[in-house]
Amino acid sequence: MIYIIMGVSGCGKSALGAFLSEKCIHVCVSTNQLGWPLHEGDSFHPQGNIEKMARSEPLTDQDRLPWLLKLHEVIERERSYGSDALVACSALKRLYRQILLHGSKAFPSSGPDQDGLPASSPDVCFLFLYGDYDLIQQRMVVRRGHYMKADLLRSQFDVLEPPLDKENVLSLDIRTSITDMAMEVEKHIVSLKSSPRP
Ligand SMILES: Nc1ncnc2c1ncn2[C@@H]1O[C@H](COP(=O)(O)OP(=O)(O)O)[C@@H](O)[C@H]1O
Ligand SMILES: O=C(O)[C@H](O)[C@@H](O)[C@H](O)[C@H](O)COP(=O)(O)O
Repeated sequence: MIYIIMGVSGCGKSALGAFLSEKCIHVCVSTNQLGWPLHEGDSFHPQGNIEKMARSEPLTDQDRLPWLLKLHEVIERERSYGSDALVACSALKRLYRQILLHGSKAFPSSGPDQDGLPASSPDVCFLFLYGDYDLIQQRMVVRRGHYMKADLLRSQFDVLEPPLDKENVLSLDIRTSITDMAMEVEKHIVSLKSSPRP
């Protein structure tokens, strides 16, 4: 299973991803793995995108496309191995999530096929971290050592299209602790393992 941890900047993607990867998942699932690999979306941005965000300029669709395509490759690689993995990526718009799942086939210019793409993949689940502007803004203001400052948060909310149920999503309330959110994810994993897909 691939879990894509998504939501606006500062919602806790990296914190939850690190916790799940290092501490939790290997305890609850009886595989031989020592935790699931975490692919941190920030590490896949072209340098120009990082510099732009550090100047407090929001990214455009055009800026995000190469980044999303790289993450799509990462996801495809993990899926081809049949591996379990975590990906932390804001995935703000429905189109971005379609690119993560389907690559360039999801581009609007791909013609009529694009409309027929499935909204979800059975082995990919989005973990949507949701919370209100004020709480996330407070957390971003005290976060240290990150290029993304709180003044871009409004633009992140402006762009956000919350995922629909049909996109295969588990929504998590960020007012709860990382430990509690991780327990929700564990329950989800256990329920999947105990009811195998047809
Ligand atoms: N559930 C939570 N409770 C309290 N603090 C949190 C929680 N989730 C994240 N944080 C803190 O909020 C800040 C932003 O989280 P971070 O993981 O960097 O978000 P993102 O990766 O989505 O930008 C960090 O300082 C992190 O420690
Ligand atoms: O699509 C975007 O505008 C960016 O990818 C953004 O959403 C992302 O969140 C940044 O990389 C900041 O990193 P954090 O999310 O870790 O703050």
